[in-house]
Amino acid sequence: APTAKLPNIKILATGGTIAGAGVSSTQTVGYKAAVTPVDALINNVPELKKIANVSGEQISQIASENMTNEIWLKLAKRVNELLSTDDVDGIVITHGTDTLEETAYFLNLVVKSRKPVVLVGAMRPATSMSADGPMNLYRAVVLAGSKEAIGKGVLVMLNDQISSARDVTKTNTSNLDTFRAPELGFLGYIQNETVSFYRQPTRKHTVDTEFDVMNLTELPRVDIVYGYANNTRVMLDAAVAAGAKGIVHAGTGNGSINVNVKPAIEDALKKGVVIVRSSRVGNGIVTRNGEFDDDKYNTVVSDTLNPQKARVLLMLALTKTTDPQEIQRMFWEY
Ligand SMILES: NC(=O)C[C@H](N)C(=O)O
Repeated sequence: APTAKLPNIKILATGGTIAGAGVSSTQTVGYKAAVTPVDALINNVPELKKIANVSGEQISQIASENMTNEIWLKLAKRVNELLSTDDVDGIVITHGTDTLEETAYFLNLVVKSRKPVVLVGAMRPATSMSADGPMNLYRAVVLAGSKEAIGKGVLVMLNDQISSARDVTKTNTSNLDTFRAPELGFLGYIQNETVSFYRQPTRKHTVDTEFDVMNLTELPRVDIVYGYANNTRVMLDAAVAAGAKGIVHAGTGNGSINVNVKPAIEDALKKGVVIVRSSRVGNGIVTRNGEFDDDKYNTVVSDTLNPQKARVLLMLALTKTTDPQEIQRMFWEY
């Protein structure tokens, strides 16, 4: 029977390497992701029973490079449903690491609760020597059951490091120490069962956002177009032709745009496509009216959001408005 004092934590599983399996104990890359079901993940860490009343639910079973808007909506709705009851104190979401930061930021904008929501993954499959999944899962449950995590927005926990969904990104293809918010930093650490926070998000999240996905069945199409030397307008035109309602331009440097791409941006804007200027650099603010006259063109800058997170916010923004000024306001707020 559940112990009254322990927090009730729901584990929602989506797949990823944390549920992956290799062919040998030394295989740490090239294994198969998303094979172990959620109950087996939980049973594999019997220590969980000492810190929480845990139960699992399988939302999807995919490698996270295959994440979709549909799964995001299903996941967000389920998180909101569960957190609205008194039976659930916090949620842990097991997820592949490739798009974990995108799912985390999406939930950060649409979860309507102050209760902890923690995304966790692994870089090594459970079959590997020194697998990181079991300890990451344990620490994620510690965090989701902690008072310290309440009201901090959606959190990411791998490698004993706590990060904010907004700022964290995957920085190494295969190392355990991959989730970082370069320059802005971690929110805190976990040692044993002790959660220590040193900072908190300053941007609006969860209960303070204007986004509501509960009645949505789909999200507007937003594509990302990359900036590089010798660029042409071909990729941006292709996104418009495919029906994108918004395009994030992953610009060079401070969001600069190649001279050959600018006419394609103007044509897209005339068709009502919303253009957000982000940067491929990975750190720093994209300056409004800096490398590009945003006031003249009615383009939007991504602030410090990387292209894949700017895409998440732009999709949600487009569920409310197509007004570039309103959308710019959202990019300053979230
Ligand atoms: N480490 C991982 O989880 C990588 C895997 N490709 C995924 O994102 O599902």
